[in-house]
Amino acid sequence: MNLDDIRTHISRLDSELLTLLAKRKALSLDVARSKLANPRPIRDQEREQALLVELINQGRQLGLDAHYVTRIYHTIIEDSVLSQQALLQDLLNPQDKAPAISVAFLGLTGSYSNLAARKYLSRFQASIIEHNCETFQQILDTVESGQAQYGILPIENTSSGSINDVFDLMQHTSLSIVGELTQPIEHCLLVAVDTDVSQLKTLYTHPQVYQQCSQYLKTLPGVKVEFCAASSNAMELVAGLKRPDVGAMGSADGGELHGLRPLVRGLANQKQNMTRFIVVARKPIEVAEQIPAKTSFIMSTGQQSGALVEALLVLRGHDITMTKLESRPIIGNPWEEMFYVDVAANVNSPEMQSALKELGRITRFIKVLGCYPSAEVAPTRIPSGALSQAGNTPRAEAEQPRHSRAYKADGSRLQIGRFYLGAREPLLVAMLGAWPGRQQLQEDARRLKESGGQVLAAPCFDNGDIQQGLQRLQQLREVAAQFDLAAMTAVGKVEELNRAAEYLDLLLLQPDQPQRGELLIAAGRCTRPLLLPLQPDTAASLAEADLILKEGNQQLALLDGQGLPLVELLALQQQTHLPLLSRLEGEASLLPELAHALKEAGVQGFCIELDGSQQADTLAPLAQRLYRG
Ligand SMILES: O=C(O)C(=O)C[C@]1(C(=O)O)C=C[C@@H](O)C=C1
Repeated sequence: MNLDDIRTHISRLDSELLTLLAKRKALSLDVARSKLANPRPIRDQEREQALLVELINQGRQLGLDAHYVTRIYHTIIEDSVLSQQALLQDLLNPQDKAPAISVAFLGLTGSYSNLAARKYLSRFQASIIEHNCETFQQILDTVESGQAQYGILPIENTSSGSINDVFDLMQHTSLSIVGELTQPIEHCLLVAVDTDVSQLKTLYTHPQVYQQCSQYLKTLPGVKVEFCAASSNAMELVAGLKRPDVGAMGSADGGELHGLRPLVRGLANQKQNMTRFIVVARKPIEVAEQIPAKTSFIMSTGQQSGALVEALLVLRGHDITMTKLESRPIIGNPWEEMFYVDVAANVNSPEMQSALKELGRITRFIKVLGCYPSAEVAPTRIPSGALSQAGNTPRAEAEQPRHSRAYKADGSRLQIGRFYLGAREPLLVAMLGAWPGRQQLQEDARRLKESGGQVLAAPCFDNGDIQQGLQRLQQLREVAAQFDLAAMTAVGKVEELNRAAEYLDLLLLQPDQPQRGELLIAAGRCTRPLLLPLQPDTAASLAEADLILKEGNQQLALLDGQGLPLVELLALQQQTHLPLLSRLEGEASLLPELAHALKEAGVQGFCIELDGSQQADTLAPLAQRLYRG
């Protein structure tokens, strides 16, 4: 076959794949109708798990790797669940069906809000009438006056945080929240004509975007930044100017609508940048029982001590999970605050009704802002053994050392990315001895994932070059995310620690560094889990642990890198509630048995150093022994 023939073949297969996907989608809508007739929840994770296991096995026989199959399947399931939810909502709220739907949002064509509005309304299969607004207030006015059916408002961003103006406006509107959606944000430098970064003199952008890209902008000291009401205004301006010395910052998709092209991509400080939007309308909607729902409400409690805690205990008492809590000052009343709360519950459920009644009795003000289908479809995982649910019961005896069991009786459990340390299954960390190239890093990540390990560690700062370290952090984080792994690096200086804390899931504190005290204090103030290697003097290490815990960070684990004798390991575990990891070294063929014995002795995680060729033969049998007995 020549190239053209092969491509024809591929195109034919792709079109068959699409036909099959469309058929699958139609079937999943049939499932939704049947679940409406015989009420059952839309999501059935047991069914998903069974399907996934079957597909992974089938895929293996066809030469497809497990990770690839899982990723595709998650995308299909997410679409299936969201389509089923949309269908149920349509059936339950027939007034939403109309040939044309109008929506108000911030900015012009191409703004992130515009892209979010189009994405949200695409499910209605109606034509869209767009109302461009200049302020959030104008969006609310446009919906309140009936000119638009829906308004789209950004409420929080993963890198710049909550959008306070929107919270403040929600206190006073008569509108209801009827939906939410999360939009990935990728800021690019957009230009209208052929040019390069060195020619740029002025950049037009929105203040929020400016804040999210502050690190990149520091690399362009000679470039003047001008603020616009929205990124789409910046794009329109630059498209009109058609000059090589001006650029706009915004999304590539939005820029394309104005004829702009991206000169540099991925400008945001945090690479995983997402904005959550809420959708508001004049009337509240009803959310079908079978759909995971969220309810948003605002409340103000009195100033007496413990008033907020009392209110939150009401939620806990009804087994209602809170997904967001934000406090905002009450205008005109400087000493009181309004709390904005999101919970994972349907407002009509008996638990939520009863919680609201109880809250009504103990708060000064409470108003439900809306109940809407949750847009989060968390991927189903293949069970790797249920996680221990053992609760932690801190005892507030200040004189006890913080690391000790006298201070906290139960073993601590840390969350590392989406994995747990201190749960039933041990954590497996693969540490690369030297920084590999990107391709090798991906290869290592794939191997680790396929063997069942969870954390990929690589030295980002081994040559003292902080700029290069930053690039490595980004690369490590991207590769780890690609393979659904957590990422770790070793840090020896405060600056390294702060940088690594922005990107990675776990930080290893290097021993024997100058200015150790400063490093430990910074570690105690950061919010990432930490791994503290034990020194020959264990008591000195526990004193260091106490220093960290006292500063606030409770996510601390110890690493035995010197092969402590079993009795000492056991004694250590009686002494401290901090989880313990062991570094495995020595004859590769003995490591699985060694790890198994240590696991039996209560060690909760293992670090294994890999260099190139070694890993294929070490990782798989080790993981097999650890996870399959
Ligand atoms: O089988 C079902 O119950 C479905 O709703 C279909 C489906 C799927 O698309 O395969 C979707 C959602 C459920 O969580 C499980 C499976």
